[in-house]
Amino acid sequence: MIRAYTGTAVRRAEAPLLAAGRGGELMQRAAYGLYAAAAAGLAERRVRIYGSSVTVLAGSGNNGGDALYAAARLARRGAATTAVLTSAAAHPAALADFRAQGGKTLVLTDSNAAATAAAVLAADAVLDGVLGTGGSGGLRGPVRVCAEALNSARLQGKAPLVVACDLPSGVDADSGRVDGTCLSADLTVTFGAVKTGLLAGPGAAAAGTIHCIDIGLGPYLGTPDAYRLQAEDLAGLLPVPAPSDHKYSRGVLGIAAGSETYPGAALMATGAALATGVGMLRYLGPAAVARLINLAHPEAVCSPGEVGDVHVQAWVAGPGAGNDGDQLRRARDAMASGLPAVIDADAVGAVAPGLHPAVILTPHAGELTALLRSLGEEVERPEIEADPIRYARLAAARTGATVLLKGWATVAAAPTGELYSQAEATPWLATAGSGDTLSGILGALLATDRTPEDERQPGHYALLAAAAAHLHGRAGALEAAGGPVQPSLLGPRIRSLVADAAKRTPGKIK
Ligand SMILES: NC(=O)C1=CN([C@@H]2O[C@H](COP(=O)(O)OP(=O)(O)OC[C@H]3O[C@@H](n4cnc5c(N)ncnc54)[C@H](OP(=O)(O)O)[C@@H]3O)[C@@H](O)[C@H]2O)[C@@H](O)CC1
Ligand SMILES: [K+]
Repeated sequence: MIRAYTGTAVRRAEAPLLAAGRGGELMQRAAYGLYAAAAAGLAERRVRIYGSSVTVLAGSGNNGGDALYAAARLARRGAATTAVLTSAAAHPAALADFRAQGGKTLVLTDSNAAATAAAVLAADAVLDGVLGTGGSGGLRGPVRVCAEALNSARLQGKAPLVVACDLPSGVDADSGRVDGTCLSADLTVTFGAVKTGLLAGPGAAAAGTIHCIDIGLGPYLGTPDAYRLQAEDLAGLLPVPAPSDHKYSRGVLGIAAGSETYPGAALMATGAALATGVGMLRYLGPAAVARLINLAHPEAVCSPGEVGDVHVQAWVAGPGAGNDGDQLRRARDAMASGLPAVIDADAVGAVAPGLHPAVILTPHAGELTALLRSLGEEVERPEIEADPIRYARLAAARTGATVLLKGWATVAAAPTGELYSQAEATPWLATAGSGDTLSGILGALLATDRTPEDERQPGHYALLAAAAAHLHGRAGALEAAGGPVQPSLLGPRIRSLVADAAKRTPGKIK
């Protein structure tokens, strides 16, 4: 599990150590971590440090200090290093060390920005030490010219290795917002703790691979602001039957999805739920859709009944409902049933405040915009995409439900504020039907959840939603294998990931 903290919290944690005069020691640990990660990144590109060229973009603060010290270490191993100083001031001791190792410096100005950007593009590696947790807003002035040149070279696959020091400069460490321009990285080497801003929104997209360097802040950090599940966290969260289980004790999932207009959504939600594993699946919906489901998934029990007529442990409602009045009514009944329920797609429009955390809304940014506007919030879709954490938390707090906001990084927020962000998915999964399969996976996790009430951690349903997003993202990435993916074909991938997690679940059958 990755535990993330806001930049503000990390600065607070550093304060007692700085007061004790240990700032220099923290900076050396940070710089060493940055140096080692940059060296490994160069090795991965088959570039030897000796004879390589490394440029440091160094701002006026400690972030620039970290990067200059790291570059000095690379210079000691034979790299030709240049520091582009983005401000008239630079960390004095780090700059002196850098120069002592033979590093060259130039001060970036409006008049030399274009020529400097061209020179930066020719380096083997760039260490981004412009702004860290002390930055506010996007990159300004001539450094913005360099960042834009590097960003567009990256899109063409022609950029040097860019290693962000603590966070990509221009990213807000608390939220992942980018107001203006940031410098996208291949690798972000972050210090003390992963920053929340690296896990969601534009910050997550800019960060690349994240390495966290322990600089000894652990005892001072307190409660994390956000979490990200790792593969090993899935053991224990996924449904694994015990020898004494039968179909009812494992958990029955009810699915009220699909319509005569959109039957495929019902098929995909049902298939994904069965692949994740349930004791029984009951389908409610139009007879024509039920027939298709029974052909594709004969194990599903189909009926045209109502939510109150069937005994289940959880519901999935909404995928492919379109404007089918019967399905939308079933979605409202599922929300009011008191049972855990995944409420997706068109049914999200029927949401009103007063829900409970076991109701999990699964909007994308467009659906969340409509929901929040229906609750009186003046918000536009780009604002949600710029700051998904803020709006997922807001929607959860306003509705009382858990909110799984789908996107490049999918964010799960509990009404009490606990937050998870998962980024396993491949952009190839941004295709029709993806959300339907995610709903089915999550429905299966809700129906089979046997966590005793007193063992549930705060934000329990956000945790389950994050587990579903993780499983869905990994299954999709495996199936895509770097190319297009059909969500209806994810079943075998989901089944094998669940089996892997089951093998690692202590005390369960293998
Ligand atoms: N504290 C510690 O013990 C440790 C800290 N560590 C490291 O320190 C980093 C935090 O360092 P920091 O506090 O010096 O701030 P930092 O981010 O380098 O620069 C801020 C300066 O930039 C400026 N500026 C602001 N916004 C701007 C913009 N949009 N565009 C352009 N300029 C802008 C602003 O200057 P001003 O413009 O106000 O003169 C401000 O002073 C942290 O991320 C980590 O890397 C590690 O070494 C571990 C030990
Ligand atoms: K930086």
